[in-house]
Amino acid sequence: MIEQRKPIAVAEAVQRVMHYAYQEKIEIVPLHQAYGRFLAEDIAADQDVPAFNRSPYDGYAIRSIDSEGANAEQSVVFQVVGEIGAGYVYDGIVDERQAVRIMTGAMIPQGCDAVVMLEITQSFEQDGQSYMSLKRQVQAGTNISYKGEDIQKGAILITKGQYINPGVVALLATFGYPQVTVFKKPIIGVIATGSELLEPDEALQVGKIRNSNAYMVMAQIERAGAAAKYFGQLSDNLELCIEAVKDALQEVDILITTGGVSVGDYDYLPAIYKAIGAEVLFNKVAMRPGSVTTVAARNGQLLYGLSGNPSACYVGFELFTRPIIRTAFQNPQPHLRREQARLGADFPKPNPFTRFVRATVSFDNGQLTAVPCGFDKSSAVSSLEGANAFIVLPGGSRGYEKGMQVVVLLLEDMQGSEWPWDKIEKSYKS
Ligand SMILES: Nc1nc2c(c(=O)[nH]1)N[C@H]1C(S)=C(S)[C@@H](COP(=O)(O)OP(=O)(O)OC[C@H]3O[C@@H](n4cnc5c(N)ncnc54)[C@H](O)[C@@H]3O)O[C@H]1N2
Ligand code: MOO
Ligand SMILES: [Mg+2]
Repeated sequence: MIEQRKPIAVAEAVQRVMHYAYQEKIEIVPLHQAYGRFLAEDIAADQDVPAFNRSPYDGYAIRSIDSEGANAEQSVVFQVVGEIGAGYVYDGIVDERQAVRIMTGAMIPQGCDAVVMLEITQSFEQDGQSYMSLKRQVQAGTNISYKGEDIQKGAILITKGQYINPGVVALLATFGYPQVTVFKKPIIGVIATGSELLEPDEALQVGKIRNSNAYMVMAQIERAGAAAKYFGQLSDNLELCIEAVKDALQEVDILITTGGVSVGDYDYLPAIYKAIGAEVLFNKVAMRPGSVTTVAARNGQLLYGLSGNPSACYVGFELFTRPIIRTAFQNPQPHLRREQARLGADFPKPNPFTRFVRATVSFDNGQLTAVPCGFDKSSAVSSLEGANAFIVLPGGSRGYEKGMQVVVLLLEDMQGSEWPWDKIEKSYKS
């Protein structure tokens, strides 16, 4: 008898998967390898930045009081008693009508409370002594970068679970972290199934196709921040597949297979799950593409049975695997970022299931516009290259028209969202 599968709502399916959140682990990496990872500790400022009052300009450090009375007609002359570049400290005391030639970044000498820019001064030599004259009165505090003006000691700067972007790297360097504690990348195994599959280096044969899913999914795994481990492609042979899946599970945190999850004679994933004692969390989701997406669990380990159809496989990964990866980094916003956009083209095909249309979003006069990027079948491979978002079209009996407001989920974004699945309602109005 043909198995009848009961589709569940996308949000329900995501929830079921999220109960199996992968147990995070940490590791220490050198700072120059920290970019793109997720921080595993809070970082607090153990010092002020800057740590001392410093000059923001090249010029002269003076006591502002000595500039009193200086104006266009009358200049005040200072004796230049020293010179300091960034990294050096003037260790004398600056006295009345004395100035120290100072460079950007150098510490303000004791006694000085202002810096005058080189451009508003005139320098001259007399009797072997350097002088500077000034035709402007300056206030105390002029051109001083104060200790702690950027960051104050004790401030929590970056928190556990935060994505390490170049700015975070700068902070880590500033506060002396040559090694950074980050969350370990979960290892995600990938197996492609199907007797029709050829590897990319093989010549096409009649009736066969090249395996694009495995490589696409490995790239998606890396984009999500995890590490991919490829176990190759398997022909549709049940015994062989059972052994391969069992073996792979020993070496990975999570296992993804592509293909073989529907009801075809050679769709062996349901039988494989049964044979290895994995509990199926769901095997039909009310979505297109990717309705056959199946997720199973065995001893706390998740097995993703993604569809063989490339677009369905891609969508299944982004909705159900990506958030688990981000949870392994204790990232508080593990799901795809949700935004509102204007539909940039008609989408006339109705469907009872929620659609995830591969789309290009761009800014159009300050407003996000989402345009479907091509051939929309689940089997499509061409509509993935231009996709930086999914347009989420709730199921219904009518299509959608250009100009309507739609929900989009962003694929290339690092911010993510906490839970994008609430209130995605049917709306035929713009
Ligand atoms: N009678 C039914 N037939 C199908 C149903 C259904 O409900 N009843 N569902 C359809 C839907 S929806 C999808 S999606 C596919 C899912 O198929 P499977 O996940 O079982 O995948 P396969 O049968 O192995 O392959 C489907 C398709 O994808 C190609 N493929 C497979 N692996 C790769 C790969 N690594 N790289 C590129 N392309 C791949 C494969 O050649 C097939 O063309 O089932 C529908 N059928
Ligand atoms: O699982 Mo299918 O993608 O709905 O065409
Ligand atoms: Mg099939």
